[in-house]
Amino acid sequence: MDRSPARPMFDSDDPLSIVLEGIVRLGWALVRAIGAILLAAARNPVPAIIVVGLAIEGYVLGSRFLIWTAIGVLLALITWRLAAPSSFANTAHPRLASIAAAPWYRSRWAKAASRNGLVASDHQFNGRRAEQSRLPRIRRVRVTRAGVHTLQLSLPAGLTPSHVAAQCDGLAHALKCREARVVEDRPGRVFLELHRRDVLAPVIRPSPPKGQVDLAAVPVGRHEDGEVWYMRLLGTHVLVAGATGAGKGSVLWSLLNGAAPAIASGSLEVWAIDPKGGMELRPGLPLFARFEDGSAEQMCLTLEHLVTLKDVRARELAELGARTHAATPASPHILLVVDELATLTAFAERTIVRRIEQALGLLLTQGRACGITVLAAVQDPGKDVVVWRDLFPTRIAMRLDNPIQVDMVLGEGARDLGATADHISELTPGVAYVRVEGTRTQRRVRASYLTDADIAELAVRSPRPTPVRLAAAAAVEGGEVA
Ligand SMILES: Nc1ncnc2c1ncn2[C@@H]1O[C@H](COP(=O)(O)OP(=O)(O)OP(=O)(O)O)[C@@H](O)[C@H]1O
Repeated sequence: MDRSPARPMFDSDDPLSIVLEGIVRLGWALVRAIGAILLAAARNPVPAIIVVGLAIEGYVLGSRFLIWTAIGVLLALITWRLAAPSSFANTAHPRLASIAAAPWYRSRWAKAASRNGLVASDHQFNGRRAEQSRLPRIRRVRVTRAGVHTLQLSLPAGLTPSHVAAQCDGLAHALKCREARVVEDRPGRVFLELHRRDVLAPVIRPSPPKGQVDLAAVPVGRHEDGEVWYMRLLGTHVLVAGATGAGKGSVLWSLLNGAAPAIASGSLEVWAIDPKGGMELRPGLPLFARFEDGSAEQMCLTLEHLVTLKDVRARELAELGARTHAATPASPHILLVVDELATLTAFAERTIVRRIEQALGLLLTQGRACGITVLAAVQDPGKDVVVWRDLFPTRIAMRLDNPIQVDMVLGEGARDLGATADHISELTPGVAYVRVEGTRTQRRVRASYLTDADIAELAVRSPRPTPVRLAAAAAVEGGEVA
C-alpha cells in the first residue's frame, strides 16, 4: 500500500479535473473502508453477527428495544456468573476479556512497537530512498482462561521472531505487563504472550491418580497458559537442571506420581540411583525395581546391569526385525533416575568414573529404542555435564544462576528467545522452562508439589508389582536380584 504524500492524478489546474480527482479519491477511500470492515467482520464473526443483529433490531423495532436487549444480555451474564462460575470463567470470561482488551492493545501497539525499534524499513530501493517503514500488525487479540493476553502478530518482511523476542522487555513495559514472551506461529507470524500476573505463583497440587497412563504424556504440572504440563517418557531422555532448592525433586516426584498406574501395573519399571546418600529418593523405595544409594562402584554396577539388559533387548529386537521396544509387564519400559549426575562421578576412582561414563554413554546413545529412558538431575550444568547435554532430547531448565547456564541447558539462543530461567524467583521452586517438542518455542511451567506425606502415600498406593526379573542383570552380579 502506498502511503507516500498525495500526488495529483491529473496534471492540470482545470477545476473539473480537481473535482474528478476528489471523486475518485473519495470512492477509493470508501472501497478501502468497506474492505476493512468486511475483513474485521470475517476475523471476528461472533461480534460481527451481534452488531449486525443489533443494527437490524434497532432499525426495525426502534432504539428502546436496543436498550432493553443490552439490559437483558447484562442480566443473563450476571446470572450465568453467579449460577455457574466455573463455566462462566472457562467460556464467557475469556471471550469478553478478549473483546475488551483488543481496542486497548490496538490503540497502543504502534507506539510500543516503533519505540522499541520493531520497524522494517527499505533503506534503498531501485536507487531511491524508501518512503515508508512497516510495523508488525496485530491480527488478533486473545485472552486465555488462565488470563494470559496473546497478540497474534503479522511480521513485515525484514523482521523475524528473534527481533520481537529481543524487544520483549521493552514491549512488556510499554504494554503494562509483568513479562512478554514470543511463541512462534507459522512463518511470518508470531504470538506475543503478555503475562500480567504470575499464574504459576500458587503451589500446584499433584493430579489425582488415573486408571491408565500414557507414557508419551505423563502429567507433571501446569503450563503458564493453564494447560496441564505433560512430559514424554517414551523415546527420550530427560535432563533436569536447577540450582539447589530449585525444585528438581518436585519434577521427579510429580513424574513418578503421574506414572504411578504404569508402575503398579508393571509396564514401567523405575531404577533409581541416589548418589547423595538416598536423601531424596529413599522415601519412594517400594516404587523402585532397583535402588542404589551406596558406593560409586555399586552405582556403576547398576548402570552396567542396565547396559546388559539393553544389549539383550537390542538382540531380541533385531531377531524380531523390530526397531523399537513395546512395553509389556514381561518387558517393561525402564526409567533410570539419577538424582545428581555430577555427584555420581565426583568422588569415585578414575577407573570407576571411566566405567560410569561408558555405561551412561551407551544408555544415552542406544537405550531409547530398547525402552530405556534416563532422567538425570544436575545442579550445575557446567563443563562436566554439558558434554552429555545433546544426548538428552528433553531438557528442563529450572532456576539457574546465570544466562549462560540457560543456553547450556536449553541450547544456544534459548535465553534470547525468552527462557529467562536465571530470573526465576527463589520463592517459586518447581518453576522451569521447557522446549516444546519439535519447535524452538519455550514454555514456562511449574511442577506439582508432593509433600512427604504425599510421597509416602504414593509409595504405599503404587508399589512395583514383583521383584526385579532381570536374568541378564543377575548374570552380571552373580545371581543377585534387587
Ligand atoms: N513444585 C514445587 N512447588 C512448591 N514448592 C516446592 C516445589 N518444589 C520444591 N518446593 C520446595 O522447595 C524446596 C526445595 O526443593 P527440592 O529439594 O526439590 O530442590 P532441589 O532442586 O532438588 O534441591 P537440591 O539440588 O538441593 O536437592 C522443597 O523443600 C519444597 O519446600
